[in-house]
Amino acid sequence: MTDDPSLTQYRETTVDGRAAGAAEMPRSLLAVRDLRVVIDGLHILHGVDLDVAPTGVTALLGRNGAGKTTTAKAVMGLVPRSGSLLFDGVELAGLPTHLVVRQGIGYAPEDRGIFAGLTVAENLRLAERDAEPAYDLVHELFPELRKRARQAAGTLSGGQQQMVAIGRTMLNRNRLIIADEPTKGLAPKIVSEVAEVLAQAAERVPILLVEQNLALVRRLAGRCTVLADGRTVHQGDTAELLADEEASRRLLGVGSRRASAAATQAAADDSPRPVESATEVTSP
Ligand SMILES: Nc1ncnc2c1ncn2[C@@H]1O[C@H](COP(=O)(O)OP(=O)(O)OP(=O)(O)O)[C@@H](O)[C@H]1O
Repeated sequence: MTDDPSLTQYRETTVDGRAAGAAEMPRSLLAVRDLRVVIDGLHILHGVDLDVAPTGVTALLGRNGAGKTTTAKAVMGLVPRSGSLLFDGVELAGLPTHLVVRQGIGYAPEDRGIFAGLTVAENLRLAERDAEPAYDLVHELFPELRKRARQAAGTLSGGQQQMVAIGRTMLNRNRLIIADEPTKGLAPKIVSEVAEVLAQAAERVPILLVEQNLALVRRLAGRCTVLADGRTVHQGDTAELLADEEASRRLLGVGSRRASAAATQAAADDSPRPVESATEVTSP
C-alpha cells in the first residue's frame, strides 16, 4: 500500500461481494461508473464499472451477450447511455460520438467497419483526423498495408482487414484504443499476427480489448473486467483470474485446460453442456 495520491487503492470484488484480494493500480485513464444502456425499452447494461489502465492492455471479458460490445459502443456514444465515463478527467457521458473521438479515443469495431469497395489507402485516408496523420507508424506496424495500398479492402483476408481497422486508430494521435474482438473468426496463425500487432500498439497507446480468446488475453492484458448480464461481476489481475479455475469457470464459463478437457469429456458423456462460453485457444 502507498500514500501516493496518484494511485487508486481499490479492492477487487467478485459478483457475490467476496473480496478477491487488495490491489492497486495507477489512476484509471478511463473510469466508468454505473453505466446503463436502455435500447427500445430493453435494459442492456445496468451497472457496468470499468477501469482502463493508463498503459498496456485492459481486457473486457464475459460470455456471449454479457454486454461487452454495448459497453464499447456506450463509451463511444454510439448508444444512449447514462452513468459516468471519466476519460482523463473529462466526462464523456454527455458527449456525442464525434466529440468522444476528438478526445482521442480510437475505435476498431467488432465488424471492422471496412469500406469493402474502397482501397486500403482510401480506407486509411477516410480515418485521417490529425493534420499530420502517422502513416510512418501505421506502415511500420503493418508493412502489409503499404504493400496493399491499392487493393480493394473487401478482397483482403480477415487478418489484413483487422490491420486496416487497427491501423486507422493508430493514424491519429489517440490516447486510448478500443478494439472489439479483433481476432474473431481469424485462423490461429493470423490470431498470432494480430496479437503481435496489438502488443506493439499497446507499447504506444493503452488498449481496451474486448476478447474471447483467453490465451491472447492472458498474454496481453495485465488487468481485466468481467461482465455478466449487463453488469460488472469482477475486476482484477488477469493472470490471477485465469489461474483460478473455479473463478474462471464461474465468471467466464471456462476453467484451466484441465477443466476444459473435463468439460469436453462431460459433454461427450452427455452431461449438460456449458453454452456460449469464452474460448480457451492454445495459440498464440
Ligand atoms: N440494439 C439492440 N437491441 C436489442 N438488444 C440488443 C441490442 N444490442 C445488444 N442487444 C442485446 O444486449 C445483450 C448484450 O449484447 P452485446 O453485443 O453487448 O454482448 P457481448 O458481450 O458483446 O456479446 P458477444 O460476445 O456475443 O459479442 C445481448 O443480449 C444482445 O442481444
